[in-house]
Order: sequence, then C-alpha cells, then structure tokens
Amino acid sequence: MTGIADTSFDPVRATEHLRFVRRIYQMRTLGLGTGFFAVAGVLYEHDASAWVWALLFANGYLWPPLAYLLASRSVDPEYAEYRNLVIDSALGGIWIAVMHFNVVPSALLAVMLSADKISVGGWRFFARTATAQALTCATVWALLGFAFAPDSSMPVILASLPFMFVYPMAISSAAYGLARKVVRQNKQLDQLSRTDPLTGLQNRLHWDDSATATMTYCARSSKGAALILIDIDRFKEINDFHGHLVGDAVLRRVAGTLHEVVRLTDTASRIGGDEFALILMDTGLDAAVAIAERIRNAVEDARFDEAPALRCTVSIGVATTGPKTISAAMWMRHTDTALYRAKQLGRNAVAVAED
Ligand SMILES: Nc1nc2c(ncn2[C@@H]2O[C@H](COP(=O)(O)OP(=O)(O)OP(=O)(O)O)[C@@H](O)[C@H]2O)c(=O)[nH]1
Repeated sequence: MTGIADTSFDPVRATEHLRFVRRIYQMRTLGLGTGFFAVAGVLYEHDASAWVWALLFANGYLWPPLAYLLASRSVDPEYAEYRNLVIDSALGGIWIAVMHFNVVPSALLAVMLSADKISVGGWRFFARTATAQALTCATVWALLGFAFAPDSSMPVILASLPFMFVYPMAISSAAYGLARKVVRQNKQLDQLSRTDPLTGLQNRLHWDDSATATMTYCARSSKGAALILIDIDRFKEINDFHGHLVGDAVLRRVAGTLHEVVRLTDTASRIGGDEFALILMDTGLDAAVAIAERIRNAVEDARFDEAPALRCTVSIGVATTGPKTISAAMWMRHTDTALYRAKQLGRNAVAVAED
C-alpha cells in the first residue's frame, strides 16, 4: 500500500460504470414513475397543497433524469450513482412520513427501496440506505407532529397496484439478465482458458480432458479412436536461423493443417512448444495413418512468405485405442513411442505404435 489513490483511467471499467448508471436510470424511471401514483392516492385523500404535489412530481419525474445526468457526468459515475441510490431511500423516507404511514403505499415504498438496494449493493449497502430512510422519515414525521393514519382505502390500494406489479417484475428481469451475462462470461472464460492463443487450437488442459473423455467413451461403446502426435522437426533450428516470428508462423501453419483435417467429433490440440495432438473418433489405424500422411505432405509442401527458402517437416506417431491402452496416459505413451521411432527413422515420417 502506497497510500496514494489510483487515479489511472481504465476505459473498460468506465464503460461498465456507465452501463450501471444507465441500468439504474431505467429502473429508477420505472419505479418512481409508478410509485408516484401510490403516493398520489394518499396525497389526494389528504387534500395536499400544491407545493407538496410539485415536490412529488419533481421526485417522480424530474429526479430520474437529473440523477442520470449527475452520475453520468461525474468523474466517478459508479460512486455518484451509489450516492443517488442513498438519496432515493432518503426521499422515500420523507414520503412515508408525509403519507402518515398509510400502510399499503408505505410498506411498498420501504420494501421496493430495500429490494433494489440489496440487489445492487448487498446487505451492507441496504443498511446504509435504510439508515438514511429511517432518519429522513423520523425527521419529517416529527415536523408533521407525529401524524399517524395507517388505514389504506381501496382507491389508495388501487393506485398502488402499478408500482406493486411493475417494479418487482423489472427488478427480477434485471437480475435474470445479469445472471445470464455471468453464465455467458463464464463460458467465454472457460473457452479462453482452454485455447492456445497462438494457434487457436485447444491447449494442453483441454487435451487431457479430451483424451480421458475419449477413453471413457471408447470403453463404454466398444468403439475405437486414433491418436496422432505431431512434432515439428528441428524446430529449434528454425527459430535460431529465421527468428521466433517465423517460428510462430510455422506453428500457425501446422495448426492450420490440423484445422483442415479435423471433423466436428475430433480434437486438435497444441500440447507443447512444437508438439500437436489429434484425437480422431471412430477411426481405425489405416484411416489414421492416411490422415497423418496428409498432414505430413501438407507441411512439407508449405511455403512461407516471411522466409521463402524455409522448408519444414514433421514427424508423426499414430496409435489407436486397444487392449494395451487402458488409460489416456498409456495411450499417450504408446503414441509417443511411435513418434520417437518416426524421429529415429530420419524424421519427416509417420510411424505406427506396435501392438
Ligand atoms: N517460435 C516459437 N518457438 C517456440 C514456442 N514454444 C516453444 N518454442 C521452441 O520450440 C523449440 C523446441 O525444440 P526442441 O524441443 O529442442 O525440438 P526440435 O528442435 O524440434 O528437435 P526435434 O524434435 O528433435 O526435431 C524450442 O527451441 C522452444 O524454444 C513458441 O510458441 N514459438
């Protein structure tokens, strides 16, 4: 802790805060717009003076746009909006006292002003706003000589109905929208955490899950799958001679070749620096070797604008699931041995795991 406030501008957070201000503006417009009628029913019965009506009108229809302007133009829109929410509660407290605690609209005001605070800032924020509400309510109640008339007439109840129905629906709909957003963002995060940023293929994490899931599926369905391990030959030399940017282009080209051969049910992953894995579902050894040869040929034929003289090859090991591969780790080891043999054969070769 340096004790110095962090004043740096974060555009992503600023956009989030403005979105929050807009969301609250919509909720406030709806809540106060319908809440106006709940209070108006009581004011009508009390034969309230013109200035009280003017204040109610200002609170119901002028305060929402004013609060929006104040928050959206503030240096710290989020902080300003939280302050506006406290003001909402304080104003609500005033109206409860002005209504002499007429039970239906007063209870509605108290409940709605509590529910939206909890949904926005949790119980601690609710405690702050409830305190503000209680203070203004007590002050105005004292100024009005502790007037107390809790009975609600039918017209007052009817005038409260729009607020009673519309506002909770809006709060629920906003909460549902936020929950869906969280689910969507979690999916995106999961996708990102499983993707190799350089090649767009699945990363090692996903490969481990896919290999295990494939083994389970094969054991249950008595179907087979093939695993192809691909390693770029002398990749270190490519990096050393042409530079890492060209090395990256080679990695992307090999990944592009894998993208071209996979079907929806297959999985292509980058599982190491220059090592790739392909799981082919429902595929026998011959078909897997044919695909491995296609990959080997495609990489051999590849040319690179960044390094026209560069020729690149891959060594490939192939193994299918079978009695010897009772776990994903064993399947991997089996295929790795085949890949090692392909390297021993002089590289740019495809080798099959021995039974
Ligand atoms: N450009 C680039 N290079 C990487 C990346 N990740 C790992 N490498 C490099 O990949 C190289 C892998 O080299 P080795 O494992 O020695 O293998 P090799 O040179 O291909 O040798 P053989 O496999 O025996 O043919 C290392 O030099 C790593 O620095 C990457 O994301 N980009």
